[in-house]
Amino acid sequence: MATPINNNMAAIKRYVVVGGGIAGVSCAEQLSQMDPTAHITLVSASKLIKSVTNFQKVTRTLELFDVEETDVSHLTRSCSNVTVINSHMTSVNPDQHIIHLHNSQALSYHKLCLCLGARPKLITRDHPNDVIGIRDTESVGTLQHKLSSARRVVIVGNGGIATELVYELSGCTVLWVVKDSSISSTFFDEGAASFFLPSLRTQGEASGTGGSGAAPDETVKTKPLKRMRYLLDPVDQSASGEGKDDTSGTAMGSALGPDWSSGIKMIGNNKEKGRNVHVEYNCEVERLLDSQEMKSLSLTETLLSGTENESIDSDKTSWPFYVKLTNGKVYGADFIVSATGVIPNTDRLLDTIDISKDDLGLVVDEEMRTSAVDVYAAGDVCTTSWPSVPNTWFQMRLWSQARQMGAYAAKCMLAHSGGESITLDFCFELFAHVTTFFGYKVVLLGCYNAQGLGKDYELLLRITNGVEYVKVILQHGRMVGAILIGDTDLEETFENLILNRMDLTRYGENLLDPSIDIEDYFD
Ligand SMILES: Cc1cc2nc3c(=O)[nH]c(=O)nc-3n(C[C@H](O)[C@H](O)[C@H](O)COP(=O)(O)OP(=O)(O)OC[C@H]3O[C@@H](n4cnc5c(N)ncnc54)[C@H](O)[C@@H]3O)c2cc1C
Ligand SMILES: NC(=O)C1=CN([C@@H]2O[C@H](COP(=O)(O)OP(=O)(O)OC[C@H]3O[C@@H](n4cnc5c(N)ncnc54)[C@H](O)[C@@H]3O)[C@@H](O)[C@H]2O)C=CC1
Repeated sequence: MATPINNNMAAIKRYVVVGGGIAGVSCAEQLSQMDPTAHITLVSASKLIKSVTNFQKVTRTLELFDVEETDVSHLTRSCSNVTVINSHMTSVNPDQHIIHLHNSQALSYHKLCLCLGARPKLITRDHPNDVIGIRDTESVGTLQHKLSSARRVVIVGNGGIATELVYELSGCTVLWVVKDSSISSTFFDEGAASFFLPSLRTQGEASGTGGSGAAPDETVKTKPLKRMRYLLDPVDQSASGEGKDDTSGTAMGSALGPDWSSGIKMIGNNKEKGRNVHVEYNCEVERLLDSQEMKSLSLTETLLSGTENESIDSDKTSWPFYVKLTNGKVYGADFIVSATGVIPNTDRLLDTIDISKDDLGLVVDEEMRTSAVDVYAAGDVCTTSWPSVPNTWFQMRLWSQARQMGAYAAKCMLAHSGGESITLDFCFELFAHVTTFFGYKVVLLGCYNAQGLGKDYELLLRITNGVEYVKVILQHGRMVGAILIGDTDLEETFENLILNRMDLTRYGENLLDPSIDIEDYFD
């Protein structure tokens, strides 16, 4: 029988936020700032929570900040009306306005915000020792431990985590398995991807088969960028294991974020070896084989020894297991990192709240409301359902969006408590992301890859190998998206041009002429 722990609070507005990641913490902080009299409870399955420090606006929509992983006292000191319960929510009863916690406690709410995050969507859960995902501090500890004795690591996936890992790993051979014909396809088309290929080879050899983007011959030394600081507490099994759901594995710690890999050693068993990446394009992992299965197959393994391919017959090395790719090749490996996207942590809510059929997130409207009355959601757990007009914002499961959604959900909860509605926050007008890939600053604005534009667009390009890559997407003479790689200093001007929807037809290619100071041009 559940024990309600706050029935005497009926008169006070009680806001409950579940999840100690950036969405949950931003939501609790915003509620506290806007209503210092409110009673706010943050339920966090992990003892460590995220906090944002040194926040700075780069432009109207681009944000830079440091992220720290701290204990809960950091939040309760700065927000005196926030109480933190270190527990695991087991279910929600929207009819009774109650959530149930681990060990049979129940907590009532007037308004609830679910910020449960997501977990890695692994290529298989059948081989937990061989196939790992990266999400939280604990999973990075596992990666480091496995790496220390690894000769060869397979990285599957072509998005953010894979792109960061292939650049950071050294001391072993990395086999990068991508579904596409170019690298980092979540963020870049083939042109932009080929700008990065020399960086992949900077510290060692990189080879590739099956891709369309041939690596340029020159090896360019990349200019290291001032990186954002990200502080990780030392891996604490007891902290990140708190509240772990053994049956579904849904409750990991909070997700890592900007610059998570900086300062973390990711070195394989050969400390002398630099970066050594081999890319297999246009394929996926078909199956994993153990050494017995391998022996019984008359397959050919491609060895990653320099640029030569040798047959398995001459390979006397034995591996813990082998991966068979859909292109027929088989490689031995020590372990696999499955960097293949995320699944929102909605398993326990399937019966009570509407879930997106596409990505299993909690569907939210433009005031962050789910289908259940007084239940809101923010961050990686949610799927936005509002139409984006003009069509230059879209959801991506990113730190910046989790922070913005958490804070905006708080504003919506307070407005609705007062019987008011609220207009969609400005930050959802333009997709804007700043990050670092291969040592370069990367700014993505609007429909940076011409998403949703069909064939009805034009591209302008400016490329200086090893220095910068600028791509602008124009539709009917108006800028609708841009990719800025390197220190281009164009982000503010381009953001304004996209937001203002100015007709740029008469400027033609001069828009990207490096001899023209574009900011003056539009003053
Ligand atoms: C390796 C890595 C690198 C990344 N790098 C970047 C980057 O450079 N830039 C960027 O913008 N984004 C990056 N991201 C994405 C970004 O970190 C996430 O989008 C963001 O952190 C999501 O925040 P969240 O609060 O929604 O979810 P989470 O951080 O996952 O937090 C969810 C919280 O809910 C808790 N929880 C879950 N279920 C329950 C329950 N039943 N009861 C109680 N608590 C529960 C969890 O323990 C966790 O504390 C990265 C992600 C990863 C994994
Ligand atoms: N710098 C940044 O902005 C970073 C952002 N992140 C975020 O963290 C989250 C997790 O990152 P990722 O796991 O990299 O997700 P992702 O969504 O960025 O990329 C997933 C990739 O895996 C591929 N994929 C999916 N299923 C596959 C399969 N079965 N076989 C082969 N490939 C498959 C997809 O095509 C896609 O390229 C994302 O939300 C991402 O945006 C992560 C790291 C860095």
